Amino acid sequence: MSTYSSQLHDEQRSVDRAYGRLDALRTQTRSRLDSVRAAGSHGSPTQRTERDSFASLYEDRLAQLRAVEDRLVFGRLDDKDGQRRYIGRIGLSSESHDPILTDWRAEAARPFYEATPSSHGDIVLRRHISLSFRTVTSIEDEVLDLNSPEVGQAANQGTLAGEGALLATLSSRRTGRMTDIVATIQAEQDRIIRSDMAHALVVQGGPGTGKTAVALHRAAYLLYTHRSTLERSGVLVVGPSPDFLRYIDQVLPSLGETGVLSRTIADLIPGVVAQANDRPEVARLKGDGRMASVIAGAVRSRERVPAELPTVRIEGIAVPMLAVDVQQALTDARRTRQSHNKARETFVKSILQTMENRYAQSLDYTPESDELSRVRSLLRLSDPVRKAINLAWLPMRPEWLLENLWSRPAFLARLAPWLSPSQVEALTRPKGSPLTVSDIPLLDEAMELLGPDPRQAARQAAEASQQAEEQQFAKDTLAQNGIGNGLVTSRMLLDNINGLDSQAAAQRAAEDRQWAFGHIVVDEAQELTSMDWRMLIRRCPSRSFTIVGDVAQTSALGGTRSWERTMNQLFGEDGWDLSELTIDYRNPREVSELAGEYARSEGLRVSTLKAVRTVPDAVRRITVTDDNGAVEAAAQAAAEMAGRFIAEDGTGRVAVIGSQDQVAPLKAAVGKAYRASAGGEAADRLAAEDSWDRQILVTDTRGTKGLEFDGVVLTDPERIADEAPSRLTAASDIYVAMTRPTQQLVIVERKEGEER
Ligand SMILES: Nc1ncnc2c1ncn2[C@@H]1O[C@H](COP(=O)(O)OP(=O)(O)OP(=O)(O)O)[C@@H](O)[C@H]1O
Repeated sequence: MSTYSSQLHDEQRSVDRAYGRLDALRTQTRSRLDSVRAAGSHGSPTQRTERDSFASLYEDRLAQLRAVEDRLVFGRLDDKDGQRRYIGRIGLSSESHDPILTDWRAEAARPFYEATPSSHGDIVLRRHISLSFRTVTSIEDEVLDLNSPEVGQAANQGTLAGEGALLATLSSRRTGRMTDIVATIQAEQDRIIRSDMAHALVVQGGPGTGKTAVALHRAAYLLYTHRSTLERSGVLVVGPSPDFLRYIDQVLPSLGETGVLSRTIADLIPGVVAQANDRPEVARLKGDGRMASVIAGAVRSRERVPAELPTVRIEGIAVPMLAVDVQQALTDARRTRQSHNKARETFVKSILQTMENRYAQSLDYTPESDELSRVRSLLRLSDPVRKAINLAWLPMRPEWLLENLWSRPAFLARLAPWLSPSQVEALTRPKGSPLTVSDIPLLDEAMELLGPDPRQAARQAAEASQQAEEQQFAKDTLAQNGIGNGLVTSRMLLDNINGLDSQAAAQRAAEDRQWAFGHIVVDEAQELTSMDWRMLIRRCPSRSFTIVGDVAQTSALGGTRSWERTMNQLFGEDGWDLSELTIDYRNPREVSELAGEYARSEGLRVSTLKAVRTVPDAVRRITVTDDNGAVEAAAQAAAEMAGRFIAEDGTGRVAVIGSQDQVAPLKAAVGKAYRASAGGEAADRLAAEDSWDRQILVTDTRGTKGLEFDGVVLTDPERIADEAPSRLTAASDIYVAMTRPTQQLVIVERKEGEER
């Protein structure tokens, strides 16, 4: 056996040991789950609740143990004393507590990602282990201590290599789902992943630098290191679109973390669905931070002294509602600093009390309490009084408030004097129009100021008291039973009973608009408007954020083109840190450089990037003379690329990106060209794929944000630019489109009078 094969053989034994332990833990958990389930519904309610909690804990644990199957072990660290430490997806130890595998997030695993020949502590060698299913297929060593005897050994064994594991991953065909990068996290990425949670952290990086990957691994790392806090409060991941969230949704589970909630801005309010998008200019206006005062003004406009006030006759006595009394009641209510709907209770109480006093003052005797309470009831039931109270302090639903704002231009203009008449007109829409994505943060603002409607508040109070009872019950159960068996701690059981484990927390957070998350990860953060940020900050009072984005890729007119300006406003100058990623892992060097040059020439602020790979013929240009020619050429190029990159096993992705108005003709032409080149069967198979999982995706630039493909056909960039609302946005959109491919970019350009 060659030395390399004997090394493979040795590593196989270690890998088998780790999988053996994983299997044993699965069997153990499975049998505990079975025995809990076998007990069925017998026993006292206490025993049943306890059993249910154990069952769901074992189910969660089993799901976690299953999720880490793929590439369970991927690394090894050797120190100068000859000690070896295997690095993997989770931590494992033997029954006698000997370490088998170190969790990649543990401090002891840090050198696997960060050690360099100039700074390696007592680690002398780092080994990358590649697996196919459970079989070791290759090993690669990086010797960190050049003076160590292992240099020679590694060279002799043929395992001395540099970036093989990384390059192999980067060149692999895309599947439409992002995978974790746990085996190949690079040092600059690792430092960000492991950085402190206290501050808001902004990660700026050009396309393909791994911002999304880093943000997700950081979420997993924070959950590991701050489990007790974050599991209860939850982690929220905010992404730009449902397609994007689907693209990343396997990453955290593959790292053993299933309890993270992911949402777009549009679906952050439980039970509210935005059905439309505003035009870019309207979205910008709605995202303007000054809209917060507009909403506050709209609420405030319903707290006023009505022009006409009633005088009612109670038991023959005229009782007036005076302006001065209403004014006093308004002051009393506002002084409570409660939300509008809640503070209304104080307003009503105050004005009725004053009217009752006015009644009593007009008598020539001191009334009994019976008489006064009758008067109060009569006042409360009086139609004119009720009407005046509503005019003075109207209870409101937030949807109504927004509808009212957009359907009454004069009202809007009064509340937002900074809007020009044409802007007011652009914002105006008839009552009954569908809610838009840009309405959501404004609706959230209104919800915050208005508070829940009183009936909903009463329901919540009832639920809270029930939860308190259950908590006590759980504590009693634990005290009586002295639980703890290695797999499940008493803390976990208590949390589970109270719905505080990570999955339950995520579920409850999803249903509760006022949930305070322990940490929020924001991807494509450059797209968020001031109003979006206000909504997110309300959801994380501790301001613990990981914010990743690229100010050169901003499409939204109201988005960010300078982190400094936006972040200083949100967190204060000392409240946030900036880190930068500089290596492009996605694009071939030729594509990365071309895109960078283009972006710079258009005046975008691009990060300096270094791409790690070169791919021959990574850029191809096709010139055509008219629109039809562009569509046809793009379709041919896409069909040709599909032949090279698309496999029947579902791997391989090609995107055809064009202007919005060309998407439909492009779809038809691509379908036809692919049928002609690959045959009816292949074309039918592709046509049957779910819309979000298409192997050949035809879309506009926005539809590819954050995603990547093996090949990209960029169709008629000039036409894409013509559609954009501003020159800078056009440049960003084209820059985004150019930087999607991992293998090849084809640009179809239209030039009058030129043929291809
Ligand atoms: N250390 C790494 N090891 C392996 N693959 C990596 C690594 N870092 C990044 N990648 C891969 O590079 C690609 C780009 O990463 P990612 O999508 O996170 O970049 P991004 O900075 O968010 O890009 P964009 O700005 O275009 O959204 C992904 O396929 C990712 O898995």
